Amino acid sequence: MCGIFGLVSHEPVNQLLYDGLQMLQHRGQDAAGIVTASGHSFHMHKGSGMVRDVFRTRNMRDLVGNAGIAHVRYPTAGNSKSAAEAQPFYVNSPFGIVLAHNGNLTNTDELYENVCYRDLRHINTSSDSEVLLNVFAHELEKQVEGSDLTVEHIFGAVTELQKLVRGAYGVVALIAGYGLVAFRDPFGIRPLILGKNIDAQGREEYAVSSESVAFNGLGFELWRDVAPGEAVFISFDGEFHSQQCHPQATLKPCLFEYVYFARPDTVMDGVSVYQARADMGVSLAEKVKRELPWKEIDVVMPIPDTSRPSAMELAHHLGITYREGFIKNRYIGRTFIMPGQAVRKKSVRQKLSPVESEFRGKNILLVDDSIVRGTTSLEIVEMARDAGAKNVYFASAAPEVRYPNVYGIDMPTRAELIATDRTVEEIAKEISADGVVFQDLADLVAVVRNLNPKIDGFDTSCFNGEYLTGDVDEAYLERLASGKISVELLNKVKPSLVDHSVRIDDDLDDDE
Ligand SMILES: O=P(O)(O)OC[C@H]1O[C@H](OP(=O)(O)OP(=O)(O)O)[C@H](O)[C@@H]1O
Ligand SMILES: NC(=O)CC[C@H](N)C(=O)O
Ligand SMILES: [Mg+2]
Repeated sequence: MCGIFGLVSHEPVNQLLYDGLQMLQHRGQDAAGIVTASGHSFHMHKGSGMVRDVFRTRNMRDLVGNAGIAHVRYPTAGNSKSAAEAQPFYVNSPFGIVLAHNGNLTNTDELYENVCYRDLRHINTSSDSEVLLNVFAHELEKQVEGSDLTVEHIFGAVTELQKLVRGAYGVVALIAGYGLVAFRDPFGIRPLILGKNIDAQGREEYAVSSESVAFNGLGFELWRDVAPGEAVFISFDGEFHSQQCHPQATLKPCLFEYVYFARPDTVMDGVSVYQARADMGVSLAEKVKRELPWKEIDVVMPIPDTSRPSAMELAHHLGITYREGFIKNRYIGRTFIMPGQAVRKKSVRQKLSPVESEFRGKNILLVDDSIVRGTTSLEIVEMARDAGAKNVYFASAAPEVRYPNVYGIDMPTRAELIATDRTVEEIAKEISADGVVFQDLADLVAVVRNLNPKIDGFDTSCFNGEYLTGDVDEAYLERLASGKISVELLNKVKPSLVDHSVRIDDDLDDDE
């Protein structure tokens, strides 16, 4: 789940973009990038790693200009290790355009075919986001047809793009010399939020972000969500325009954002993530009452970080003592979004360590926000037992994750999910817990919807296999599982283009 951020200000934005990205770091730890705009020029720096590692002072100095966009990457398509797939991406026609994308497209190969062979545009990586940028550029070119660029052209291009592109996308882009464009897919699967600020001279400044938390500390106020299917354009002199670009847009955000991805201090689509997680704890407590010997439980413990609000409210609701038995190493990132199972497994032990006295001789109920591959739960139950716990129960604030995610979460195969072909009892056995309870999907949906009844529904695909975009069938999932989707993409590139490809990541440096 990547994080995207954009700003149009009247002062230099480099430091603000950096600070905003730091606030979105939990959405992507693999790569980061910033592009600023001054006059008709872009200034870009991007590379692999965490925000603090990618940007040096000298890079920051080069990022001049009063507007810019930024990205942190959690790869879901293309090559996860390639620094060339760090975002934003750049094209030079019909205008200089840079784009940053959160989400994942489901018809990338079809779009790729058209972009390369019909529209004669070059795609240099296997990233779906680079394809998306080229679709946007091509549609913009068709709208403009050699005349001066207008707001109508931009909204026209997004309207046409939405007819062609399937999948999940929250986007921020800059058009050199003109302004910042942001748009969201017609279901609003990925979040996109607008912030506003009035500067010391009384002028309006705008921010666009995956999460409202990025506005905190930057002096911006949460203004509103970009609606599903909507596009906004903010000119570099600060004029704001917006238009609904999809006739059947409906708000069905990803439920997993509320479970795990977003920070608790974010409000997205009108729902406080913290409140949602706290309420998940209350409904989960009811299920614990029905299915576990809860009166024998001595202590409820969260698995830091994300499960904290749920665990706390669950404990409160059951009247059981809440204790923090696992201490999180603050220098280790999120394990679920790390690339590769070996590093994830190793990192759980580095990240969480038990306070032994909290476990000895006690019946413990561990609470996590979700059990996906089981990497965390497997290690944690063992650690609790080693620390002397009597019985160890486990409660998950999310239901069993049984289906791949194709909209921006890296869960491409059923084989890697612990709930695949296992009953709840078998999952308990697998993680050596004395009992496991999962939240019911209907309860999870009710909890989040209660906080904003205007939400039409949710993307619940990883829980029930219902894919909103209607184009994901068994054959698609099989191709995804075998890794063929991006391989096929690469194989289509003409050999001559591969051999002579000109990388756009020239400014990536690994020195100093
Ligand atoms: O079953 P798994 O495959 O292990 O995935 C689920 C776990 O991964 C996440 O934690 P993570 O360490 O990523 O981040 P957190 O500190 O925000 O909880 C999530 O909160 C669960 O603890
Ligand atoms: N998680 C995301 O939003 C990923 C964006 C894009 N699909 C990439 O892999 O870079
Ligand atoms: Mg966790």
